[in-house]
Amino acid sequence: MFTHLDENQQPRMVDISQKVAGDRRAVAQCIVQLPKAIKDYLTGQEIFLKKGPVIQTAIIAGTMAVKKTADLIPFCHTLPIHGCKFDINIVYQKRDYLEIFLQCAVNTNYKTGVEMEALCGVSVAALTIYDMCKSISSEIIIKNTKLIEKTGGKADVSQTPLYGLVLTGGKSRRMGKDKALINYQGQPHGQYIYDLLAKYCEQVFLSARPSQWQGTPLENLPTLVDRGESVGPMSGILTALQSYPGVNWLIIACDLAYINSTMVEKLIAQARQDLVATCYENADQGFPEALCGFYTPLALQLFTKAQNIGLHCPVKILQMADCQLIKPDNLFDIANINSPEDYGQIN
Ligand SMILES: Nc1nc2c(ncn2[C@@H]2O[C@H](COP(=O)(O)OP(=O)(O)OP(=O)(O)O)[C@@H](O)[C@H]2O)c(=O)[nH]1
Ligand SMILES: [Mg+2]
Repeated sequence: MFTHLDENQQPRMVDISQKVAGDRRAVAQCIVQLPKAIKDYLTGQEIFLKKGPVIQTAIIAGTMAVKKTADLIPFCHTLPIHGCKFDINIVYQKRDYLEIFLQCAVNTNYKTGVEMEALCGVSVAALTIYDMCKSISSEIIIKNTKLIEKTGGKADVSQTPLYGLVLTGGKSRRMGKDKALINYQGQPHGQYIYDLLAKYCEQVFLSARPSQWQGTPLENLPTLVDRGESVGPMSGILTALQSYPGVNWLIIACDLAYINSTMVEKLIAQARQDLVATCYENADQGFPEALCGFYTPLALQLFTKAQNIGLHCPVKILQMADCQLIKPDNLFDIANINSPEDYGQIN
């Protein structure tokens, strides 16, 4: 559902009460073009007019505007402004006109981003320059207002491509038959998870050993074959991170019998781009379910380092890292079915 509309299709402020706070930063830019006549008042990077110093005044006005954004833009949340910095650069272009490049960087630690604050700040700073200079000439153009950087939070998550990985490369020794071929939800479970992830991901791969799925119902699905000698799920994860280092990964083991769209959506909604991973928590023991998680590009360095020191257990690796844990709605949602006994219990 489009979160800016309520159930009656009326606009609303998005409810962010359940979102996790984090460091967020946004930088907006805008250019004010001024006629040659203003050059007479220019000393270094300041324009001195009878009304006062133009650039300093613009910075003060822009900073105040950043703090007032929620009062001006109807569906903006009120949020704490933890930092606000203007960078202003005046350039005399082609001996014909002046261009003032304004940048406004805003920081917060909150549940939602500060791009509107940065855009509002830079816009009001530009309008202030206009107001200060208009008595000299009204040939002033405000142009190129745009967001040039945004980091932290979920928006970043949606800006980075999301790929899916179904871990199927195990030997299923305890089960005695391939777990990815077991039918829990009306089809081989590897196919079920593949289809599930394909709803949310730009690309999905099975993670497997060489030729593993040839001659089986999974043989036509895109596959990433483990690089090097297989050392369990770590091999599949590292192969994926190395093959596509710039993307986020949803990584799900093929023996999660109950994985469903609600769980995947919750993982995506709460995922944090500034952390290595966001995983479900194993409720009994409080450890990260590393094989049911959202991994960011930060994971590549961590997993490479771990591999280099002979650490191959994804759970242990994530326990040492900055990883967000989220609780499953039901305990058995994250159960992994490893043996005929496990299988017997669920039926
Ligand atoms: N790509 C890849 N995935 C693996 C490898 N080993 C295990 N996995 C996957 O990782 C997940 C968890 O595996 P486990 O349940 O610990 O082990 P398993 O090999 O499947 O089963 P057992 O042989 O009974 O231990 C499953 O989805 C496996 O398919 C591997 O060497 N490569
Ligand atoms: Mg398992």
